[in-house]
Amino acid sequence: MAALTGCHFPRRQISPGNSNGRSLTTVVRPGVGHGRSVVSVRRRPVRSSLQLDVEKSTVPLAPSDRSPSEERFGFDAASEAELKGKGLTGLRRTKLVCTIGPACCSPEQLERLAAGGMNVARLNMCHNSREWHRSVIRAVKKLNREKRFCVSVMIDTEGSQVHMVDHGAASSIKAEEGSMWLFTTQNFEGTRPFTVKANHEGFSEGIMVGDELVVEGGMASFEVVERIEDDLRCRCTDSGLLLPHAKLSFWRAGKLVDRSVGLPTLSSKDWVDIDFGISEGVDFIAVSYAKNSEDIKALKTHLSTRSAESIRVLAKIERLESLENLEEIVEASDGIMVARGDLGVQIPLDQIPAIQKQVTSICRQLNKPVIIASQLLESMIEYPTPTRAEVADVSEAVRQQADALMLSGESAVGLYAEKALSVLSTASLCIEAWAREDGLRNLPPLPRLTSYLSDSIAEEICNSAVEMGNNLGVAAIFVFTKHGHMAALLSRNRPGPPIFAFTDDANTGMGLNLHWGVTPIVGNLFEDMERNVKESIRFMAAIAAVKLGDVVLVVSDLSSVSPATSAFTQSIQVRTVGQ
Ligand SMILES: Nc1ncnc2c1ncn2[C@@H]1O[C@H](COP(=O)(O)OP(=O)(O)OP(=O)(O)O)[C@@H](O)[C@H]1O
Ligand SMILES: CC(=O)C(=O)O
Repeated sequence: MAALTGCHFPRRQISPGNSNGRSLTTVVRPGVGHGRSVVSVRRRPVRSSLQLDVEKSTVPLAPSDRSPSEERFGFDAASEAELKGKGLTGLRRTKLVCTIGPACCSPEQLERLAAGGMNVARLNMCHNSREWHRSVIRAVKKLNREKRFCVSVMIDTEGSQVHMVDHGAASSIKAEEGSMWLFTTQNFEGTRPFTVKANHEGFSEGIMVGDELVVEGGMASFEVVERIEDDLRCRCTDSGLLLPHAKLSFWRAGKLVDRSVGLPTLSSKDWVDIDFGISEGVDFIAVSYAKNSEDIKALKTHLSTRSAESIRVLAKIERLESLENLEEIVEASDGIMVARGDLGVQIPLDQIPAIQKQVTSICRQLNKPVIIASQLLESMIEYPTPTRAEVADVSEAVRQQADALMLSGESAVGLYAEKALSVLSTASLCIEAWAREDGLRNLPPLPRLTSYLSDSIAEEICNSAVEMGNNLGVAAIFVFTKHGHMAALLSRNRPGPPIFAFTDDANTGMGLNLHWGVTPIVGNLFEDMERNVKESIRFMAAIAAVKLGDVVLVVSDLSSVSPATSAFTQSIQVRTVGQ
């Protein structure tokens, strides 16, 4: 095998074996072209082949004779600023999701969040009107179009939950210990003191005197002292704040009384919201209270008939049943949200860290992005700095290499939305740098994802590419991808170098926004792979993302159909940025 030239890193023998120690059958044949060694892998006469090119020659930086590369690709303005500020190693790998609410919904506030690194804007359909959601979605899309941001949009379904719709005040109100409150579904004009209106007619069904009513997983607690038809008179036993839309749960003898039995995961309102999301071109739909894979499959079937674009379905893990059916839910969905807020309503809080770790690990094994959500920086709703414990919690999620972190109330209603985002960003960068130094080689082995030959070739290429990239210390990994599959497979290996995913499909780019370490770059791609490689390197050099002498690993799953063989080639190449 030819040695690499012009590379300033320890030279190692490049082997097509993957990180799990499995290796493909290899045939080394004489180099083709100028100074290349090619390791090709052939199995049966299938239409796929793997090509490993280690190229001595450099990619010249002279401008191409066509239109400038810079105009060919759309690079996210926020990532570009990050790159300019800190270089490739300073590019954040952990993705950031912000819940949009009244505190951050103006075009100016959205722009500041986008500039601060928001990768995905989340809209919780529990709150506010569809008109309001529409205006936010359109404002985000306008920012993407006009200011070169690449912020995806997620809607989050309300789901069948019992929550307050009115609690006798405009915003929050404190329930004092010993005070008596009426929980009702009666319709009345305006608000009444010490009266909480619940959203669901049957909210008190089966509830008995002596049961405990818990608000928002423990913000405040009440004891049911009397039933008056369907209403409940309750005494506050644990004082606390009642917030708009706070969730209500009932407990008997230390066990949750499940109020969602018999209710569908997606309510009729959710289906209307979903169709609204389709018509507004959202990128992700998060399904609240997913019970099993059927919930996810039903929505995917609906989307496949209603939307030409691919809208990714995320399952929220926030109820006991979702934990019981965890693997099938992860398999069926395009990603997962560990919704620690509602999870904490149903299971003891001390179990949440272990569940977060388990869900994160399963998602990585099954190659699905995972978002860690709720209360990451809760105190920043009111204060300009987080608590030490909050920073430790964020750092632990980054150390677990979750794909994304999410702000909830901190951005939606908090006083310091942009600061909270900046805390997430800084903490992520800090732990990622530490993990690269310290923990990179201690990742647990990944199981094989598939037994289908064509898919396992892609998987083997990506596993090998990451191992090569790490060992060679390349500056970056470039992947050319149509549907994002190979970019996701590379990300699953959590490589040291950043991944730049070049695609000509804007929808693929938006979907990749949730994948750890992947920066999507949308633009025109050519039939000719060599031309794509050269143009991409020139483009990245033009924006100073790579510099002279940098070595990049190039991976492709584009179907470059050779007229002679009709072969479908997937490849890994090592290229040097040249004069
Ligand atoms: N669009 C909005 N309009 C008004 N308030 C909002 C909006 N989105 C969020 N909020 C406020 O921000 C808080 C946090 O929002 P978030 O959606 O993360 O929490 P949540 O309502 O508990 O979520 P979920 O219902 O999915 O568990 C909410 O309690 C609500 O007060
Ligand atoms: C985000 C969310 O829905 C939760 O944590 O419950």
